[in-house]
Parts: sequence; structure tokens; C-alpha cells
Amino acid sequence: MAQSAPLLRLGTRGSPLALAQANLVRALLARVTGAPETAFEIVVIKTTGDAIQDRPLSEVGGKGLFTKEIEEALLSSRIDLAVHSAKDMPTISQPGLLLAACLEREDPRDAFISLKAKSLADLPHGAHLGTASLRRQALVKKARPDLVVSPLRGNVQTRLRKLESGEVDATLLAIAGLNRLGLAQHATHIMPVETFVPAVAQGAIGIETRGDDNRTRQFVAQINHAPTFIAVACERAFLTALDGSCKTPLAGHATLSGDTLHFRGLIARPDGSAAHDIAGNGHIRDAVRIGDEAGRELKKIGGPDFFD
Ligand SMILES: NCc1[nH]cc(CCC(=O)O)c1CC(=O)O
Repeated sequence: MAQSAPLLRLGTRGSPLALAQANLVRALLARVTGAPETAFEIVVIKTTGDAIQDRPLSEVGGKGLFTKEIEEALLSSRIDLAVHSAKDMPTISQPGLLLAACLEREDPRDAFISLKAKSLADLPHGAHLGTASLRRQALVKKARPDLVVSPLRGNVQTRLRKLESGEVDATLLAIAGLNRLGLAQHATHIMPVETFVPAVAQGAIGIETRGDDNRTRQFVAQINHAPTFIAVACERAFLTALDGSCKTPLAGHATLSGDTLHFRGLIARPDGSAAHDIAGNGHIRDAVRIGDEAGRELKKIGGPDFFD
């Protein structure tokens, strides 16, 4: 007998973290619909970002590298929804697509990982820290100008392996990814959000759909976590206001307490020599405006020279 058509086809990258995230979305969809998990087909799609291992992504074109091919599959209806790390999603969606939902955010913080030191402060003078993230590089250099920062690429497991083989003395990874992979025991120290502001949307899983696909949007609305969606909308508005200057290290993090949203944003130079931060508060209904205004304000404070 022919297999019945899936209720929904979920597109994802093939990395272990991406698959864990797609499986989480599938489990939640099965729970809210009462359908078996097998009714939700996971379609693995290779992206440009997966193929580039040798250069910092910021040089190749930054955001979008992990999403382009998946968005194409969405636009051509080969899949019904895409599961992304919301952090990797381009600020401006392709025409016809939108961020339809977010799952409840995991811990948004960065984990410091080292076999040689208990914390960033504890690393010996001149130690090597591996990260391909300009934000992490800038925040590290701000705290420890003596450290040597070099790119460290590959998926989470690859980076942990490179650390263990001594290629670098330390690295930083999102604790969310480690948690989802069951690898949190590798975290040596958790960086506080106050001094180590997370990347926009770090820890959140975003679900992208076609804007006109009401059927799929009704499904995913049932698994949306509204507080996360609101915080991510604020953070992404901040990123949009600072428009795609993907070579500028930038961080933005919103938290909610009741109906109040608190936002913290930061721009820095890659060498950590200059940084400007900003804070904003307001009603959650103004989430997008709070992020947008913080971004515009930082753009003004930084001046034109900051974004080259
Ligand atoms: N750019 C890679 C990426 N995209 C999302 C995560 C972690 C999971 C998340 O932030 O939700 C990671 C790895 C990392 O930064 O450690």
C-alpha cells in the first residue's frame, strides 16, 4: 500500500543540532495535533554554509548562508515549513516568506569551554581562543585584549573535537546548542548576559513558512511561544535598524517580565577597542519599536565610521 501523504514536510539542515531542533518541532506538532510523528516528514537540505569550512562566514556573506537553499525549497513548495536556529535567519525574509512562530527559547547565554582554564579571566596571558563569531571575538578582546582569537568553524561537535585536540585553548558556544545535543557537560563557565550580551535570537528556534500558506500557519501557530516570539521580534528589529552590517560585531537581547520588555543592545569593533551599548524598556506591544529605536540610536552613537 502506498504510504499516505505527510501532513507537513519540515525542511532542515542536516547537522546534528539542526536535526535535534527539527525533531523537537515534529514532536510538538504531533502533540498538538494528536497525529503520529511519522505524519511529519523531515526533509534534510544542504546549505551553502554547510559546505564552507575554511573561511569566516562574515567574509563569505554572513547571514543567509544557512538558510538560502531551505528558503528556496519553501518557495518552490518542496517543503511546508523550515526549522532554523532563529539566530541564523536573515533579518529581512525573502518576499513570500515569514517567520511564523518560535519555540520557547532555550538558555540564550554563551558557554566558555576550556580544558585549561576555569573562566575567560583565568586563561593564561596570550592564550588562543577559537571562534568565528565577530560578536564573541569583540567581547573576548574587550575583556582580554591579550588573547589571540582565531576562527574555529564546523558544527558543535567538530568544534569541541578541535578544542580537545589542542587546536585552541578555549572556545565559546551557545549553551542552547549544547543543551539540545546533550553536551552541556562540556561547558566550563556560563557567561553572564550583562557583560556577554547574546546574539540576536540566540537560543530560539524559528519556524518559517510561506506567507500565504494559511494551512501550515494554523498548524505552527499552535506551537508558537508568544513571549519568545515577542523577544525575537524586538531583537530582529534592532538588527534590521542596524541594517545588515554583518561585519560589525553586534549583540541584542530582550527579556520579558509580565507586560514589560527589557532590551539590551551592543555594537563593537572586532578588536574590542570600542563598544557602545544601549538599554530600552517598554510595553511588550511595542517590542518591534523598542528594538528599532535602540538600533537607530546605536547607529547614531557609533557614527558612519563604525560600520565599514
Ligand atoms: N551559527 C551557528 C549556530 N546557530 C545556532 C547555534 C546555537 C543554538 C542557538 O543559538 O539557538 C549555533 C552554534 C553556536 O553559536 O554555538
